[in-house]
Amino acid sequence: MIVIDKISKKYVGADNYSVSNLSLSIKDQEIFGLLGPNGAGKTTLISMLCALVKPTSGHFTINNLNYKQHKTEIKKLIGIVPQEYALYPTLTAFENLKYFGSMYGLKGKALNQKILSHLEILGLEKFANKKIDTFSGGMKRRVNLLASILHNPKVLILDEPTVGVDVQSKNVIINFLKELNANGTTIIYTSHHLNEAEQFCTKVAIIDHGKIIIEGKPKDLINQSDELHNLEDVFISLTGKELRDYA
Ligand SMILES: Nc1ncnc2c1ncn2[C@@H]1O[C@H](COP(=O)(O)OP(=O)(O)OP(=O)(O)O)[C@@H](O)[C@H]1O
Repeated sequence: MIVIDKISKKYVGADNYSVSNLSLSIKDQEIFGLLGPNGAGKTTLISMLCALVKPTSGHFTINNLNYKQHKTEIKKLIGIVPQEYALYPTLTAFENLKYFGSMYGLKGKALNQKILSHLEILGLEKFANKKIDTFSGGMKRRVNLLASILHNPKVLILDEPTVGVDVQSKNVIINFLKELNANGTTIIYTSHHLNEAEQFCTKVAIIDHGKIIIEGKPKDLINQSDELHNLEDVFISLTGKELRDYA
């Protein structure tokens, strides 16, 4: 279980808080969607959970481990799929995954076997020995995902894992995540695809201006009013229609 208690983040030099006094609990084996307009604070929140960004105040625990005292244990528990590809373009898919596996202390035949079987599940077995810089966006997203799950994390945190991919790649990614979840992995992911989140997530939180404005099961949020027909209606009713451009 993940328990976030009044966490805030104000970046150095920023005028405003990117995440403000936010509390949230995520149960084991949930598929939890963090939704919100551009600049709402989704990436900042998950970056704090991944220890990539230091909270200004507040704290959180993952499986009862406090993030301040148990950084190393928490790092072993979680897998991180960043929005930007974390892959080496001049190495092959197999070489990249060998490298990421070795960072978690995995090696030898067991690692090779695991990489090959996962590449097969994600439809990439034919491309194992091709360099990443020859891959399409959807193929890179799938390898990026594999790089973060070789150590069997209990909690997988993904920042927009299906952004910029075609429908076919998206289906393969979502089905793979569902399979991981069915085998015990808690999934936390950010997305702008509200249709996808409505189908995929067991629970969602809509974030705006660094705060949670609503959370619950997608169906329960939609059933609050006869005027709401889907998660996009819920989202627009709470966050409005104005553009959220920032620079
Ligand atoms: N490194 C940083 N330094 C200063 N401000 C930042 C930094 N990273 C993010 N911000 C600001 O924090 C706010 C929240 O940004 P964040 O990236 O967390 O939002 P988001 O919900 O993930 O947005 P998007 O959907 O566009 O990815 C924005 O106002 C952004 O400009």
